[in-house]
Amino acid sequence: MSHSWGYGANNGPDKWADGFPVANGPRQSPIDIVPGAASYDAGLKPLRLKYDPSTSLDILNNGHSFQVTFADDSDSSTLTEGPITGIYRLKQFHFHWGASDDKGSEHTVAGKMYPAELHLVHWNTKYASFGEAASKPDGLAVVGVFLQIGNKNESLQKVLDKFGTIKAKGKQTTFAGFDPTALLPGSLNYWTYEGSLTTPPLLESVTWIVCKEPISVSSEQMAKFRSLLFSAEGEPECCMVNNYRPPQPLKGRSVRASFQ
Ligand SMILES: Cc1cc(=S)c(O)co1
Ligand SMILES: [Zn+2]
Repeated sequence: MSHSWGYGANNGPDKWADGFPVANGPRQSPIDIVPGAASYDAGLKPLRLKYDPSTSLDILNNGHSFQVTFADDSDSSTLTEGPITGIYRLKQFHFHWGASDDKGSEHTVAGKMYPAELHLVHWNTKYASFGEAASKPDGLAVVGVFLQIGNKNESLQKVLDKFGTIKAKGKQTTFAGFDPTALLPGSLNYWTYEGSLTTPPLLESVTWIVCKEPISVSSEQMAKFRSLLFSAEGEPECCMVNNYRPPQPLKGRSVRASFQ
């Protein structure tokens, strides 16, 4: 029986190609972003993110990360403009982080790793659902935001305050009235490239939009991320840390910048 994927020595990123051959595909994520090699594209529009707090539903420990899920049965919370055409609906956001403050992000910037990275996942409404969109080359758009150690992030704290109820894999609780706009940096300058999900099934359906400006997180708050568990209740406890995939080969792709 094939054991499920994870981030351990036996089921981590170096093993994912066994079950998911696309892991060695032409447009895999994350990547190392080299600012000097990115090409400024004056045709790139500013990101237009319109989020309705009433669409936030719940917060879940899915055994790989924790995610906040949104109602996506209407165009209440959407991403438009930027590098994409059409309307993409917010489905969920989640994070990737390290066991210590010196690592944890998935994308890197000229080799620099941040302690964590936020992913806001949106799907193209030209398709009927997230599931259908996820298998299309223009199906998803993920906004990535780096976290860097600094002042306590009060908006993030609202999410962290729920961790006591979702410590183990499979735990879920309501999480209403949260506005993800509060987790965005002041500047929405971004890099963009064509890539993939960074977890299995690693589908090559993501237009990546990585913000240049990080948001702050305190070291104490990062410690709180690491209090979550990969393991379910009743299983030997395994701390949820280092749930990040390292950068993948660019394979000829270009990275565009929305700023000079
Ligand atoms: C849909 C989805 C996207 C990303 S980036 C992830 O890590 C998990 O699931
Ligand atoms: Zn992710």
